[in-house]
Amino acid sequence: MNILEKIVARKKEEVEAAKEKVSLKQLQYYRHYHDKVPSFRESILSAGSNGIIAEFKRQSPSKGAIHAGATVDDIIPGYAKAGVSGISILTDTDFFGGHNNDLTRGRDLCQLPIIRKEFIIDPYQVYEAKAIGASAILLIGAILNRQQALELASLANSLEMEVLFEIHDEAELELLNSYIQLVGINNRNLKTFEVDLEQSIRLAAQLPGDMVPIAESGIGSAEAYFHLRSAGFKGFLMGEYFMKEKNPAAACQTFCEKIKEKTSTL
Ligand SMILES: O=P(O)(O)OC[C@@H](O)[C@@H](O)c1c[nH]c2ccccc12
Repeated sequence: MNILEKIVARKKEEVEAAKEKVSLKQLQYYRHYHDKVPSFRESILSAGSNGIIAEFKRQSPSKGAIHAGATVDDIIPGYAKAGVSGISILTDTDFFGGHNNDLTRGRDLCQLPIIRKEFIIDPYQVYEAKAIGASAILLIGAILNRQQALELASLANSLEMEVLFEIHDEAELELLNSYIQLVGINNRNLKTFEVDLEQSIRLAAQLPGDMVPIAESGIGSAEAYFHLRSAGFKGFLMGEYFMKEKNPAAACQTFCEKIKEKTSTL
């Protein structure tokens, strides 16, 4: 089994256990279930937006510990103050050290749209995303078929959440549907962990025009950011580059300032 297959196998068990613990009906009584949440599409496309989606991630299968013990309280308000366009919060516990509570807390700490970074394979998890306060869900092409992609994305839209659909190769373009607002092109191959910006740029050129292209992973310099931006990407999902620092919010602030400075001289 590769890592992705391992994560999905574990996720199936987790979802079954969660359904036993909290019913779908109970989820609808969660505080955030009826929240009106801010839109990623609007935030990213608004004038002057830098398109940066800053991620909260304590660890990952490829890197191990990135920032063990990090708290949302210490980091999310600083990300927001730095002027990013949105936030991504990992909720997977076993492989990424995240929790649903991290997202709920994040929702209370800022006004920005927040994406639930999770391995979604079951409609239950979409309802859960709504209950914990997500603006958008991540759907990963590599673990879904066309039918699942359609069912999960349309459910998200019906709950007034947007969908960030992650693809990695040309074959996965076939999975896109009209319930998808944002397409994430993962620069990192989730099976081998290799990062390749040029492959993402080639793939972005083939996206339907109404979907907002987001570059994901391995972005670690202003040069990489501007290279992707000039290739047409509107959003930039960045995790490790900030999280690996002792003070991720300060790193984010420095990066945003650098981008702003260089943007004004473009
Ligand atoms: O930390 P990075 O290299 O900046 O990457 C962030 C984000 O793209 C990455 O965490 C990610 C992309 N797709 C995922 C799917 C599941 C979990 C995590 C991810």
